[in-house]
Amino acid sequence: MAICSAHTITSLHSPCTTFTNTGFGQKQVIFFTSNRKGGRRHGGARSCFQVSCSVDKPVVIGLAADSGCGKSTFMRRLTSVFGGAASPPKGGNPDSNTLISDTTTVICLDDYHSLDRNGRKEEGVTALDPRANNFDLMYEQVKAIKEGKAIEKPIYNHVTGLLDPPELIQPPKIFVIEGLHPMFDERVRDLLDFSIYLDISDDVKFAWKIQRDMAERGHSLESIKASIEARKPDFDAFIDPQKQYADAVIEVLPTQLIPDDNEGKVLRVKLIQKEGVKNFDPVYLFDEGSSISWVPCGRKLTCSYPGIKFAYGPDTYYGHEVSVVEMDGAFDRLDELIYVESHLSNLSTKFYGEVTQQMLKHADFPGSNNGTGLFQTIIGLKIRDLYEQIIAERAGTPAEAAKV
Ligand SMILES: Nc1ncnc2c1ncn2[C@@H]1O[C@H](COP(=O)(O)OP(=O)(O)OP(=O)(O)O)[C@@H](O)[C@H]1O
Ligand SMILES: O=C(CO)[C@H](O)[C@H](O)COP(=O)(O)O
Repeated sequence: MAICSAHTITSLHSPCTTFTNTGFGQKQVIFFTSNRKGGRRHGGARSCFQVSCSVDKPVVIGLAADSGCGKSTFMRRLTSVFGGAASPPKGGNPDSNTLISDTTTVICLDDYHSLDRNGRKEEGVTALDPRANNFDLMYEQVKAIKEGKAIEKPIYNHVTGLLDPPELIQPPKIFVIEGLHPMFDERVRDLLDFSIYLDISDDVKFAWKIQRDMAERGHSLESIKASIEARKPDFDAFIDPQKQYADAVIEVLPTQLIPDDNEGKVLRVKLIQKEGVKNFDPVYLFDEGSSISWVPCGRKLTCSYPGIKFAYGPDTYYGHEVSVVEMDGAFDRLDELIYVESHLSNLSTKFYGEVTQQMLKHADFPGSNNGTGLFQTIIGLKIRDLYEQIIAERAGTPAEAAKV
């Protein structure tokens, strides 16, 4: 959103010139004519309008997770909350990892790999190892974007395994950095207005990876197992510890509703929300601060075996106070989610039923029938709310005025 003011000036240009300084966060100055012919005459000069707009600097969001843990799916849900679809930069590298929509630009931090696929092989390091990534450049570029400046960001090409020539990224309203290390480097971490970690337990990660890499990429079961094992030490050392810094964690675990379940089809998902984060009011179930266990199955919610169980309550997470909403099980009928939604508060929806509407809109996305989709959608709404609050605060106006 831009805050603009207009006043009449006289110009010796004939007709009044029109130009836009597109630098985000700077004064944007537009001259335009006061009538079709180019302004009224004032003794040889023309009367034109000058419009000055101070354009907001981007809000920066970090999303961390291992490969194949649902980052892209989450990003599609987030972009959808703002309306409009996201697509790669127009006319650019077809293998770009960037997704741009009207409001958001999502970049993938794989683009800051300093070693390409061969380089990593030669050095004997994985992509998760900080030595394979350029954190100085990542910091400089995220900082530049946050200051409203465009950047020439490198591209890591996942098809060729090479580093391609850079692409131009303009500062958007919301800039999302997603990937392995958004919270690893303290300098980058400090630039984030909000951070999320997708914490997928090993069993579930394995099931998802098998499903995708065997079905879509033709990998064998053995090679998938070997790749997960090879990444595990670096994952534990460099990726997993970032969850302690996240403002929200979506933790995905095997169900507790089926004793000794090893199919991994039914999931228990926790939304861990840090207390005291600026512009973020955690979602709660029934009664804020209480500890609650709720089985919503019955007349208003259809549940087949093994049913659905919700829980809510305060907890501590890496020494921080958090509140946790948990869902175990899967929805049979997504339209009935409205019943659950009506018992959740602080959802930051703009109208009754918005969570259910978003979930129905993307019923074909992975996780739409369980807590992964539900909590990703809720975090998407919370990010919209956070953005509106930050923009309103900067403009010194009530949050209502900054609604997107
Ligand atoms: N909530 C979910 N429920 C079930 N399966 C899921 C869920 N999220 C993701 N998956 C599975 O994991 C795969 C990877 O998801 P996605 O592409 O969103 O992850 P990613 O983190 O962006 O992966 P990468 O970093 O490798 O590109 C999907 O194809 C799907 O099979
Ligand atoms: O962990 C990853 C993040 O997506 C990738 O494995 C890493 O970026 C290397 O990519 P590739 O396997 O295509 O060389």
